[in-house]
Amino acid sequence: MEKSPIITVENLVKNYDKFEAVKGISFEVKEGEIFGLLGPNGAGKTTTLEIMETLRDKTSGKVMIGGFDLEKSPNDIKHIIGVQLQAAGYYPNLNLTELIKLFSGLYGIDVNAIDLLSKVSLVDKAKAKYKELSGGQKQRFSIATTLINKPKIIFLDEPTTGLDPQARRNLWDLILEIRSTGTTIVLTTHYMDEAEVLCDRIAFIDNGKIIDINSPDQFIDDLVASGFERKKEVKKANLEDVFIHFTGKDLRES
Ligand SMILES: Nc1ncnc2c1ncn2[C@@H]1O[C@H](COP(=O)(O)OP(=O)(O)OP(=O)(O)O)[C@@H](O)[C@H]1O
Repeated sequence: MEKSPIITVENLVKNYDKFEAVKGISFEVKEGEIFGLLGPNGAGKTTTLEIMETLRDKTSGKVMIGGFDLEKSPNDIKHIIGVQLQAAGYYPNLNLTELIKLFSGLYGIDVNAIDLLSKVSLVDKAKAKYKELSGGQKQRFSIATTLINKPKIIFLDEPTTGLDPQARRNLWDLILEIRSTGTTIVLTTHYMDEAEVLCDRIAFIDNGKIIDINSPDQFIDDLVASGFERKKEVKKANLEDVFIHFTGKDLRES
């Protein structure tokens, strides 16, 4: 059965003064899928994501999230979405447990911090401060904060940028695990291998416009069917495989 859309974006436009960053894009995100926004730097991905997250005003267009109209009911939308908080919001003197208590207080709910930290394998860092975490741990904590209000949809902006291969794979597992509980995920990434592993469907954006939307498999099959061939025979392994072969799959950050 075709899944129903949980997000509908119609003719979304965002202008920064005279500059048109998003030029009338339309797409749907289906319930329970991982939907990727891919495109070059400056394409308009973060702008689009932040409009859906209610963090940025749109210029025009219609956005419906979980049945709520962004224009009329932004507060209802805030209740059903999970947003990665900016690192600047992580008060330096509080440890991870205290930060979770603080954030859950903002939502007016009571959350078991240890349960939440265990979901992202950070129980042993419960008393550590954010600045004391490695890059991968910071990303995992940031994803944990999106889950505080048990959201239907979470938004992840470049969740694995700057991480080593083990930490990236570990985050992929975490993202797939979150999806397996029924949560819809919208993410941006510059890593095509990541998009191929994680995304059910992808929208390619360039210059503020959507070029095409499809599943990774279908995009690749269509390109091959059009006669495209890689110039060089691809080896059966790449340098990342060598890295993992030498250093194993275990996380190295604790
Ligand atoms: N607050 C702002 N004021 C003016 N222009 C902005 C603002 N935020 C973004 N832009 C511009 O809008 C365009 C789209 O930016 P956006 O951050 O959405 O792109 P992106 O696809 O997320 O890029 P990246 O991959 O580099 O993160 C860029 O040209 C950017 O310079």
